[in-house]
Amino acid sequence: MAQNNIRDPPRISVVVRKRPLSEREISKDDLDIIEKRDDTNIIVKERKEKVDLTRYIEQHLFTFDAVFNDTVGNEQLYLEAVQPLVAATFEGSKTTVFAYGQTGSGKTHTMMGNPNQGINGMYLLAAKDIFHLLEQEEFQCIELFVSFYEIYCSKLFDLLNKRKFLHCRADAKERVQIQGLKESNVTTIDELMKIISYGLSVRTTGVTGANVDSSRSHAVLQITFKIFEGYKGYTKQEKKYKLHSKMSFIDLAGSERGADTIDQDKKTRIDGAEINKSLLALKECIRAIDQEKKHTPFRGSKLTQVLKDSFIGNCRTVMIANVSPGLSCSEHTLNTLRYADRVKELKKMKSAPISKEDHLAKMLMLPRQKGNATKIKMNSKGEEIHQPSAFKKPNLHREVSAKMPKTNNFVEERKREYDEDDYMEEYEDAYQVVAASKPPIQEYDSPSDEEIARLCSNHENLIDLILEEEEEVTNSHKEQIDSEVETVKEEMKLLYEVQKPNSDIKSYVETLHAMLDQKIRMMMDLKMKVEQFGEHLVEEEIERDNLMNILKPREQSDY
Ligand SMILES: Nc1ncnc2c1ncn2[C@@H]1O[C@H](COP(=O)(O)OP(=O)(O)OP(=O)(O)O)[C@@H](O)[C@H]1O
Repeated sequence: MAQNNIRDPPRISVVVRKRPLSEREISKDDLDIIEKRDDTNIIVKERKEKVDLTRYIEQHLFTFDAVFNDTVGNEQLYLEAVQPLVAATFEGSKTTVFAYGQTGSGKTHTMMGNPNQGINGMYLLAAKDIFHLLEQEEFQCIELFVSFYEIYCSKLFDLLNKRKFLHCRADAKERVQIQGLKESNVTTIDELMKIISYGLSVRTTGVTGANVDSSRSHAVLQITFKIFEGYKGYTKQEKKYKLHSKMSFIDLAGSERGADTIDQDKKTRIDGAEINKSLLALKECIRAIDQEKKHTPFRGSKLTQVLKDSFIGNCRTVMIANVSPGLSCSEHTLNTLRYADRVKELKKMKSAPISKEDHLAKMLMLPRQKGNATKIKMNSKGEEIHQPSAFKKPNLHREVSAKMPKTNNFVEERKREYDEDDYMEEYEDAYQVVAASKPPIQEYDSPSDEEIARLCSNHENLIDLILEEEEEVTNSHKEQIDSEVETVKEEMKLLYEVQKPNSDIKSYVETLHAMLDQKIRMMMDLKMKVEQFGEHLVEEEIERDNLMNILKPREQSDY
């Protein structure tokens, strides 16, 4: 990856970094469940239990642009993933490095390093290269300006100016301006690193005392490259600059925070919903950019609004997904990888060539990682029992679901899919049926190239629709929850009023009736959307299976 990227870094790349088990985790006998398969593949071995208490392992395979094991240091990660972006910034690109992952997964270690242990992070490693390049003749006209701010609950706070609350507005050209953001001119590595350390200390300890847990906010460090063009006036000696490029480092809120939505505490719930919204918006924007769509939904969140100028035109982005290796973190690890995979697989879908084999590869990288999971039985000691490959879940499972009658009841269908109790038996029986009924490959009547192109295009359209529906369903769901909260308040008020002496009971009945009607309407609307979405998910699996059945024999006969 390193050599290719240095010459021509991809527009968007997603890499995964696994941290080692900590001493605390080792002392608690936490298990390392993450295995790097090769340079681009990583496996998560999730432990599960059936209702009859039989334990088994579900293996999830993910593919990324690069996978860095726990033995890889910051220097190597920097060389392969970030240094190409430094070079691109000097060439005029706007570049962005995201660190993503759950709390404790290594985002700070990656970005800031561990100065006490002499470990340099991406900030310092990039700064060294930047200042080294600035010494070169051709770049001497460039000056650097640094700003550092935090986005918490859709609000911006300046980390270099006592967490001052900042307003951001779009100018006439729809460019987002952050008013009053402090920008410091830096001329040495020392100056830059001192500013970063200061900003980080403000972020974690807070100056006002009203600070938040740092993992609930996104921290945006921007280094702006400006070309010095002279002085505006002789008397004031005010300098004139032209923007050359910008490099942004973004430490995203802990990925687990978006899942805090059912927390008891209202503030935590709102934070969680806000983080979810911004991470979803970020994913959608990256997807739109990667697919070169005409419209990029920057307005989806404050994070994407302020990053807009780093995402348009000549830009390069790398997302470093950090994962903790322990069994105790498996759920969050899977969520991090699924999110990163969505960013990545969407990119692949666009950039993949359109050969038949690539359509097959594309289909294997669909949004739902369910298709990439395999089950391994465990014995009573918790050791893996390896099954013959013919009985591994994914392909067969899809064979089974393709054979299942399609009902309108999505919940029932999902329940059936996930009913682990009778899964293996049903699955093995079904395998016999499927295996017996499947025509031998050589007798396969292969459809024409046009027909395959048509099926692939239908399948791609269906995926686009699913992605749109996913956003619509989650948005409607959120709206419905918000509205429910409001209705509950109104209902309580209504109840309180009716319990007063001489209250108007008729008006109570009418109001309650109207409220219930509205609730039912909203729920029905959401239910219909969810059902339709669910049907499309099932439809997509069937279409994908059909395509795989068509493409697989072709692929085999081609080689
Ligand atoms: N690649 C690594 N090699 C060695 N130690 C690591 C690595 N990554 C993280 N650690 C250690 O793991 C611990 C947690 O890492 P870190 O503080 O960077 O997590 P984080 O994702 O920034 O958490 P938070 O979101 O809570 O700030 C730290 O003690 C850190 O030194």
